[in-house]
Amino acid sequence: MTGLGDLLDELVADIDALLLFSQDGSAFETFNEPDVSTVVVAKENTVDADEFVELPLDFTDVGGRIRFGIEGALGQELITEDDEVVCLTRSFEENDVDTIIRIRADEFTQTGVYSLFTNSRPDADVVRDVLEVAIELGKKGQKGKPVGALFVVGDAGKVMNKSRPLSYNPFEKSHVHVGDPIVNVMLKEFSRLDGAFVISDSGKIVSAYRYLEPAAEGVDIPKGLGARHMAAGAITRDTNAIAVVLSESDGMVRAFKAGDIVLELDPEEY
Ligand SMILES: Nc1ncnc2c1ncn2[C@@H]1O[C@H](COP(=O)(O)OP(=O)(O)OP(=O)(O)O)[C@@H](O)[C@H]1O
Ligand SMILES: [Mn+2]
Repeated sequence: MTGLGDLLDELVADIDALLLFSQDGSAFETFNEPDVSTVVVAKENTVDADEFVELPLDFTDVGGRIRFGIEGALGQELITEDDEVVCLTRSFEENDVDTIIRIRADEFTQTGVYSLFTNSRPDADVVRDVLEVAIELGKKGQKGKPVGALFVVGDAGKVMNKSRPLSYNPFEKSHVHVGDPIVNVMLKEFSRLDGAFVISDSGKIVSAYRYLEPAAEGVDIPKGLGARHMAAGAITRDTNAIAVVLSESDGMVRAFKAGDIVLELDPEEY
């Protein structure tokens, strides 16, 4: 067992910070060491940690979760780019902590996933609620068939000015918010038809069926993605909105900010 013991020793030698992806009190007690800064990355700060990054989603994919934690810790200046960081997290749902990963904080290019939630026009919980609707829609489809959808969130006045209606707006006189259970049913129902949903900073559904006409110069989206993704990228460059797209063709959920894809999730994994 010495080889294995040495490997574990090397993994944790001379680290600058520990990222603990758990809100379990006993895990915090066990791993919180006086001379290493311990950052808790979890949905809630139940352990009352001084250094805490809030996870807005479950991030079933370990890489995506770690990326979010590191970007969050960098964003809050809890760690610096040349820090050696150990992440304790889980790979299997049944466990709390079963995985140890060592990485330098600047070892991967930041995607901006943390700032999608924290430094965007819309409220963080609105962004999260929209992502959850898109994920759920992607999992179930519409009556078993794959469905696509485009949600433009935040800076709604400007988004409305850069778009036009494709049909009557079923949300014209309503005051409903994303996250209300009934609204999620409505959003799913209306996603069968063309165009985008426009949602305000605070989560009010402003419109369905909008055809977006943003300026598209300088928007560079991966080959293979079509008009819906192009419109999503472009509107987030042309306004301060963010966009969430569920692709009908590959089933992925992608979030755009300032013209770039900052998050890519597979609903099947949720
Ligand atoms: N500018 C736009 N504004 C709003 N909706 C749009 C716009 N362009 C396309 N869409 C919507 O996206 C749908 C799919 O278009 P298209 O196949 O070109 O996009 P895509 O990026 O390939 O998306 P998907 O992966 O879902 O197929 C259209 O039927 C339309 O409802
Ligand atoms: Mn397509």
